[in-house]
Amino acid sequence: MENLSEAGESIAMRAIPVYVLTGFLGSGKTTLLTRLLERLKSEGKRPAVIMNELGDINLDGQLVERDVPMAEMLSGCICCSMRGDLGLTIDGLIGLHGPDAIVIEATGAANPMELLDGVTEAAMYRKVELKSVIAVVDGPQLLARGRDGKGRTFKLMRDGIRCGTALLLNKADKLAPEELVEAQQLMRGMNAHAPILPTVRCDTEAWDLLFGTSQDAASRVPECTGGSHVHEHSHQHVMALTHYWRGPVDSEAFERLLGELPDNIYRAKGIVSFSDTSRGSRFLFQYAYKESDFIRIEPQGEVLDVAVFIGEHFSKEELLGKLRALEEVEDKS
Ligand SMILES: Nc1nc2c(ncn2[C@@H]2O[C@H](COP(=O)(O)OP(=O)(O)OP(=O)(O)O)[C@@H](O)[C@H]2O)c(=O)[nH]1
Repeated sequence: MENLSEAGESIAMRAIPVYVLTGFLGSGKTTLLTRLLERLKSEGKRPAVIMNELGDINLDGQLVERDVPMAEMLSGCICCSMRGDLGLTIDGLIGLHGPDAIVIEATGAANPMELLDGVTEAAMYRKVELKSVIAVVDGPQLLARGRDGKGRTFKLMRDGIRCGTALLLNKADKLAPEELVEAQQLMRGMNAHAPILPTVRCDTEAWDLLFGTSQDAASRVPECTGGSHVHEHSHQHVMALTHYWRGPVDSEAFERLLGELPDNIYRAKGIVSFSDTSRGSRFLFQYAYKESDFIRIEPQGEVLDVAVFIGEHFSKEELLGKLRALEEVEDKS
């Protein structure tokens, strides 16, 4: 008989990976997108693309080959006005085309923390998992704008760099060796952890770093909210654990688990089915800074039971162990 925990694992592993590309105007996002798509296809995958443009025409989309399904989110930035739409767009794309990887090209102004929210929202409907946030940096622009350290464009570039799980220092062909070092130092000051890959036309073989080497590293997004205290915050990491429930769990035991979450897990949300019938069946739950809230739902269409936990530097294994323990009680009864 199939081992249940392995079955759970393989279900979790079938989550569709989501990769987010950020970078300021003209940095090389579309150049990278075409390379990523080629790579995914050469691995036998069927990727789909979501392109977000502030304007209402998607010119970059023309560069994506016709056989790649594409959804366009035009006239707004995903992370602000279109945040709710991102979950729906992901859902729609999966429903229509059944891709096994999704690449999102965001506008240069998008805040990946907000994108993460959109992706976790989609995780309630579909098995998706944010794997990496790749920031493409225009090397010469960074140096030109970084020397005075001010200006809106520089701030946007800095925020993008701060939020990446992998950083491409692109247009390296236009930098002298000492400038390349200067640019790397500047980026390291903004993001202490993400690998920095100097590239020309986004050409790199470091696929593991781009796609995320493991579930753990990949779903980790460095602290990218907050203003100027990058050095004080650079050790902090925002991370997310996405868990698809194997079945219903006991409501009191689940509430106890939420009540005992450590301080560094500050948000959780998802859909859970309860086994104790007195409480009804399915609930949308929200947890934020020690407060939890349950709303009974009767979803139309198919909605998966999933729990997403967001926090800083918490042990995924420990939390996963607790979630599995809840499921095991049910398996035995
Ligand atoms: N010299 C040089 N040019 C590059 C490099 N990478 C990209 N380019 C060029 O820079 C321009 C912008 O590249 P894109 O990939 O369209 O950049 P993008 O970030 O998608 O641009 P937007 O859609 O405007 O935000 C193109 O003309 C590329 O050919 C590089 O490493 N070196």
